[in-house]
Amino acid sequence: MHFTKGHGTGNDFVILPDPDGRLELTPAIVAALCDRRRGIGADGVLRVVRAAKHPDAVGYADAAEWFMDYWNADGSLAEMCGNGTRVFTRYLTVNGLAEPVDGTLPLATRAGVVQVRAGAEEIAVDLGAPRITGRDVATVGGLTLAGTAVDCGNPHLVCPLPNSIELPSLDLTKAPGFDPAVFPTGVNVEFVTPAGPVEGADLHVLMRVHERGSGETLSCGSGACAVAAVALRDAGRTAGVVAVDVPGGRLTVTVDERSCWLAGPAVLVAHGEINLAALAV
Ligand SMILES: N[C@@H](CCC[C@H](N)C(=O)O)C(=O)O
Repeated sequence: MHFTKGHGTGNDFVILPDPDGRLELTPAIVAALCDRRRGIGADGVLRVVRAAKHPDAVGYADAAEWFMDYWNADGSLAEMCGNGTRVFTRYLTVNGLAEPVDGTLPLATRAGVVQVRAGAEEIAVDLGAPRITGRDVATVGGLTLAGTAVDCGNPHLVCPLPNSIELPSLDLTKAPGFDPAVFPTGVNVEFVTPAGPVEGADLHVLMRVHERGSGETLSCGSGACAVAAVALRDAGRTAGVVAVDVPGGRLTVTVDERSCWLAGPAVLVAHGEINLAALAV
């Protein structure tokens, strides 16, 4: 099976081309592919399939040719992956599978159709305006932190840290606790601190994330959008540009009442053949 490896600010993916939806992808195969010792290693898998050929996307086939079939490293499915959409688009354009029209390209995801803009360095995606849905607390290493629940197509809990706690000190080797009644399908938890001014941005924050189904990752695009929405709200704004620094680099999020553009690098680093039968499934 042919594969490509790519990442967006260190959030890395195995990309599997399957245009006609013939591959029998299972949670066990995905988890084995993402295994960093016995497989290729990644935070998730992006299967590249025509929307018309996948049951979860056939309803979008009139609006988008390609469906990002996203899987977390543990083999679970997720509705959205912001960095995934950007890396997926890099794969489509590099391989001549899609051409933006008037600068934008529609892409089907489980959370609906998103619009992507592809540049030579950066790729930006509009995930739509994040919806702030309520509050919850996260528990991490004996700390209880208040947070804001945000829907970016997938669920997030954004926890600003009190001044007394330093971002690097958090132990994210274990999943933070949360209320399953608030997040019945699990949640991605972001921890945030403010940072100094950055040219071109209204706000600047530092973020770490523990992703549902993947553990701590170097970056989460939808998480950056959730964090930007909360940072703007807390600053009394409904729109603006937020620079979100994650362990893997910088994402720039531009929010208004209707849209949330997530921009950053998207890089393909390797391609090759994987013997699926040899994986530890
Ligand atoms: N890293 C992604 C989010 C991937 C899905 C997430 N783990 C979930 O289960 O919702 C991003 O860049 O948005």
